[in-house]
Amino acid sequence: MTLPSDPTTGAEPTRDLAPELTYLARVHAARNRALDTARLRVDTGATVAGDGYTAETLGRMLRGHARDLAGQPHVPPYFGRLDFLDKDDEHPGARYYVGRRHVADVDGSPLVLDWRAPVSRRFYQASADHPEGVRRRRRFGWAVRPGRPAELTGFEDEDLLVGATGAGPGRLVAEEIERPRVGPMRDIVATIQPDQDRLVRADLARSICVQGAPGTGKTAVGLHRAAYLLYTHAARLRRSGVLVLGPNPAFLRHVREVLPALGEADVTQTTLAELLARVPVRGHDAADAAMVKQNARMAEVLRRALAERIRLPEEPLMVPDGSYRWRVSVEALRRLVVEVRAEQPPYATGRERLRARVVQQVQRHAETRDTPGPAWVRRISRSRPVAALLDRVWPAVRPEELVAEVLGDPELLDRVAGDLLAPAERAAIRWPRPRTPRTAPWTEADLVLIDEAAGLLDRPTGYGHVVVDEAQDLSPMQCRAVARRAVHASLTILGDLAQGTTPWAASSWREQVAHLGKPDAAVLPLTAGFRVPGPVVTLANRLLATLGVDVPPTVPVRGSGELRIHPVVDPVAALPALVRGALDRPGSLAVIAVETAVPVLAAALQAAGLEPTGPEPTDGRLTLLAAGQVKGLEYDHVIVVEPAAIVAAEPRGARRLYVVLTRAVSRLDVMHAAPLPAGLAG
Ligand SMILES: Nc1ncnc2c1ncn2[C@@H]1O[C@H](COP(=O)(O)OP(=O)(O)OP(=O)(O)O)[C@@H](O)[C@H]1O
Repeated sequence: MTLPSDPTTGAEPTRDLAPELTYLARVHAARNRALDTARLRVDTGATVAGDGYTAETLGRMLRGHARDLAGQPHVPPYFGRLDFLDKDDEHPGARYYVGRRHVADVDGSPLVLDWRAPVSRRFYQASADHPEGVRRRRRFGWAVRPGRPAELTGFEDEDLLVGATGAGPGRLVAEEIERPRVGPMRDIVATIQPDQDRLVRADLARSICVQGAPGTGKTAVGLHRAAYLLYTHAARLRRSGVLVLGPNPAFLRHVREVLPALGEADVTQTTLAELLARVPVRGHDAADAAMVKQNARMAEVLRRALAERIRLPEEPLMVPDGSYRWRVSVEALRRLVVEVRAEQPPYATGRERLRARVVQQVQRHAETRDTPGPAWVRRISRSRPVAALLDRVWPAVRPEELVAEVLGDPELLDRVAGDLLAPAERAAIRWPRPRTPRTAPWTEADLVLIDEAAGLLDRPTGYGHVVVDEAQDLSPMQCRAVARRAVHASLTILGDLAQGTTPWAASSWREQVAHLGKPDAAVLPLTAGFRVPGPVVTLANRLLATLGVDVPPTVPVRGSGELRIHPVVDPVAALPALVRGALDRPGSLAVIAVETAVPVLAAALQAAGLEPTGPEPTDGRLTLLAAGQVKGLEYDHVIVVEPAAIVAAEPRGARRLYVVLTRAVSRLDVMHAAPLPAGLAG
């Protein structure tokens, strides 16, 4: 069996391999030495550390390092080599090996450079037109088998002085791209293409938005960018963290091994729903209610509802202090409230700021008698009259309380949303009766409202960088939730307007990047499709013309691939035979149909002795999925059952079908009894 890990599996041994095998032995020896040292450090680390906490932290770090070095022996230690010109200014005559991790020799000199190191950029960017000092680029081929060290089988050279060795990407890259898919997504470090590399290495200060046709490597680029940024800005980003947001748990399972394979296990990879889950979701919104809740006007509704809570004081403050009683006049208190409100701090900060200023006023009186110290300030701050004043004029509130109030109190809603939401919109989101936050039937959309409320109360902890995938599907309110976590950070925004299927899907990136808080983000296209083979791209591009979005079509990189259209009388009856034939060939196989047809198709397959699995990852090669479950995923062979039903099932059904058709890596079968949808027919 071959393992997904590097280009080529059984490349012919290349002449001149002997010196390369000698070098490989040196690299292995250095890796083993580093591993021995790391293990020794794990053993001694705990005893040299001063205290328990340091010992534990150190131990964890050292163990992580040792684990990382031990890594997976089947992963090739490098995939490329750069030979520089003798006359290059920076690296005259140098030769560098490029791999997933840095490997150093006994004297500390590098044997393998990390693919993220500055000089490694030329491995991806140097070309015959712009050699950048590189004389020759060598790509290595490896045979990869589980549990055994990767075996070097050959290499392929590009002499950049005389032009590439051949047309196109070269045999090893082509083989990697054409490889059948099994299992979860893997890294692409060995074959990142120049336009992808430019995105991966874009400056940390820049937010970028990648509009990429299906299979152009958006997700791959986003994950490699996260790894690149963590390496290049380690001090900053390891502290603040990097967040990767994906559309659903199946997608996260599909991509979750990429970053650890690149040595980056500490990235938070989650869905937005998961990130915002402060309360359990028990309810479900009707379509019209969800539409209102996901609209940006709700941000203003909540802001106003919160602002209403701040009241001007109506009586003076009397604070007993031993044998004294200090008084702050109502006018002075009002001035303080107005002053703090005008400063527009987050609500919870405002409450504390008001408390401090009120205490300052009291202190001014007290100073006529004595010089109050910090203990006095603490006592007065917590005194009952001061607390009561705050509760009256700037009451504490939890985010879910605020949202429950807005949805559960029709008068409040009319007051704060009267000019923002039409009567029908207000009616759509109003609860039939008031609820407490604990009993409320919270919905997914409510999580976004609660997060907005939380953002009004306090600034959420942000990340150092956020990668957000399938960003075309985010609502304005969801975008704001992402933006709040990247106020002082940049974003990598990935998506495809043509694959937007939510009711609030974006139709323009300009608007979407503004909702995401990065109005100046550059929108950059990726069009070279690495997943979908030529004949399937031609079909999908025909459908693209009917989707009502203005995006560049996919330009297929993969030539080979099969597309077959099967008009049948009864797809349910015809499916098992087609599946059985498909299973004779290698790679993963997915049957994709409209959700309502899934149970009957599952029964038909089972009756024929075929056991499809659902979206959960298993060892099984056959998966049966509803059209709504496949975004971001890919399968070697896809069988689409009754495309017209997929289109008819939802308002953006044609875009859903576009997503479905573009999941296929090698083969696509389209099975239909009903006429094919517009765009596919003809
Ligand atoms: N440079 C590359 N070399 C080899 N394979 C690549 C390269 N770029 C992308 N791929 C492969 O192409 C496939 C599609 O990549 P990816 O899922 O990142 O695309 P995407 O643009 O996010 O697709 P979608 O819009 O459908 O979600 C993956 O299998 C990925 O590994």
